[in-house]
Amino acid sequence: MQAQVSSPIIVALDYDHADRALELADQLDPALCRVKVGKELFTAAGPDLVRTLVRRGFEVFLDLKFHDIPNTVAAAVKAAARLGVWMVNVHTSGGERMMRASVQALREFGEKKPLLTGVTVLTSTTAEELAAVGVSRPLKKQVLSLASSAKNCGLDGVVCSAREARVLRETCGPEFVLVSPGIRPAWSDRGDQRRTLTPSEARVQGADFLVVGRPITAASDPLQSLRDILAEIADH
Ligand SMILES: O=C(O)c1cc(=O)[nH]c(=O)n1[C@@H]1O[C@H](COP(=O)(O)O)[C@@H](O)[C@H]1O
Repeated sequence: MQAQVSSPIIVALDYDHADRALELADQLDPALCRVKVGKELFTAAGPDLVRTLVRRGFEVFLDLKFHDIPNTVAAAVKAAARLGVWMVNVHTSGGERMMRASVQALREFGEKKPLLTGVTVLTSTTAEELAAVGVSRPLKKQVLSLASSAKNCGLDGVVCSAREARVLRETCGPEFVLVSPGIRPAWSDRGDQRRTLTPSEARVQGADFLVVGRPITAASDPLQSLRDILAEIADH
């Protein structure tokens, strides 16, 4: 499915209640950003909230990072497609059989299929933390290997730190969609994120879409923060 919105920003609606998410969505303009529904909001508010956002004109990234046996993930991805979302993701570390099953499951949706992306190494994960869970190769090599695997399986792209965007763009080609969270404008707090870049740096590195949560949702004027980020990108 081709993106209808020219803005690269995806606002992460990380809230514990539908009302709070819709309150923010009311301040946003579907022409200026897409929105992301992740684990917290989906667990609290369910698919009805996703349908409501779609009805209000937002392109929705359903970020549930599926990671399970191939049959279960393929069925979950299909259920996401039925909600009319723009993008859905799985963990690439779920393996190639799981990713291929997900790609296959979306075939029946034809042109209306959501983009399918794979999470590589989370932006909160440091090289030391990766080693601690038994991954001995360097973090960048791990990301490259997982992204290549995602591409071979037919995924549309990956979720990655913008720090790896340049090398992924060179390796995976111009059509491969790169979605980068861990975006921190100079004026914002890092929080639990570790491998961050500013919005303009992320775009320069080649990220197609930037996922931004707290720098917008925790701001006193979220719409102004979104506009500031869009202006920063436009200046580069
Ligand atoms: O898949 C994601 O969206 C994701 C992947 C990743 O590696 N890192 C990451 O932060 N995310 C999500 O992106 C959002 C980032 O939010 P902030 O840190 O508040 O900007 C959160 O909703 C995370 O769940």
